[in-house]
Amino acid sequence: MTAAAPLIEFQDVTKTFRTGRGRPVTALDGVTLGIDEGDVFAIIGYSGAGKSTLVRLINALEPVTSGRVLVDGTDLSTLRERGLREVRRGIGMVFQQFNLLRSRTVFGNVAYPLKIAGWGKAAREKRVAELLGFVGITDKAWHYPGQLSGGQQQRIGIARALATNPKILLADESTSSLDPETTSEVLRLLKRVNTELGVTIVVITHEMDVVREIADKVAVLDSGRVVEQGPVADVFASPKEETTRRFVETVLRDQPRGDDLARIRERHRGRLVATRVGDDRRIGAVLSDALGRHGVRFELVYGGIKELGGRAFGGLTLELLGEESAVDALVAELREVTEVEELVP
Ligand SMILES: Nc1ncnc2c1ncn2[C@@H]1O[C@H](COP(=O)(O)OP(=O)(O)OP(=O)(O)O)[C@@H](O)[C@H]1O
Repeated sequence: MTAAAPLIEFQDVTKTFRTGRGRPVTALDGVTLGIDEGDVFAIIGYSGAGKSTLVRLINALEPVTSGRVLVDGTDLSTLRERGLREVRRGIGMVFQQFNLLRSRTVFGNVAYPLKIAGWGKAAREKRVAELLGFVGITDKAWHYPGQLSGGQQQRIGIARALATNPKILLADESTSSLDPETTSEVLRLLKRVNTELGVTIVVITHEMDVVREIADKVAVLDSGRVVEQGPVADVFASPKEETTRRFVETVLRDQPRGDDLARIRERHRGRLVATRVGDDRRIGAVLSDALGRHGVRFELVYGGIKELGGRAFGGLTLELLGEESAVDALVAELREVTEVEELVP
């Protein structure tokens, strides 16, 4: 039996922009990736990495320069305008700035795509009521966007994007203008869109916390190239590329650096070791067993453990106090079960 083809597939895609007299800009460079039906797939990268370009290729707003983009098995470059419109109808978009019509009510905003698609009045009213119920803002149906909070406006944006039952939802920096608490609320809603409605979601973000909270799989874009991709838990457990490491570190914040490290040094004069806590948590067993045996005491000075996809990730920095040789022996034992970095002053 062969595995089902991905719902969205990039095959060695390059996108180059030619602007006036300047040199051409390569926004995407040999991108190959597959997004399966039912995935919450995050594309992460710094500003200018090519994330928005990738989105514009999926919903066929731009043609590729070379390579192929397939949506539901169809090579988009083979389609004419009519076929492209058809593909776009199956894709909902959620935007950073919500893009709501200020002069229409919540109801009017959500009903708008249905009107364009030719739905009758009664069918529209039924569908809008359903959608507002799903996103939890039924009581705001006759308000205008300007009267609502950012989180509420984004719920409307999501309801509107779902109106015509798309198979795919593209969320481009959909939480970047929201505070952390509202971000979590909107992410939980997107997760429900995925699990309860079965919609495949592509999340574009520069925030690793967003990836951690919602995504199953992630691709890391750097200067138009995919430098890493896979299940989120795998990428967190062993990031291979420097860009990925920097992203992962923003979430875990598990090792003291810079000023933090200097302050810790002032208070803790013993040897400091930063250890990585893996899913097996073997480090705990070694510590409780070996500390007594080697006559070494320890203090926890920094770190934390986070849960991701049912697995534990994090790091603990310990101050080890005891005879030099005993501390050496303990560090050697720790190195057998996990990564250990000695933080030398
Ligand atoms: N229409 C265009 N014409 C010329 N250059 C473009 C165009 N669109 C994007 N680019 C360039 O392509 C590169 C990738 O841009 P893109 O907007 O896809 O990145 P991004 O990761 O979405 O960044 P941001 O998060 O800042 O939006 C950048 O160098 C950008 O200047």
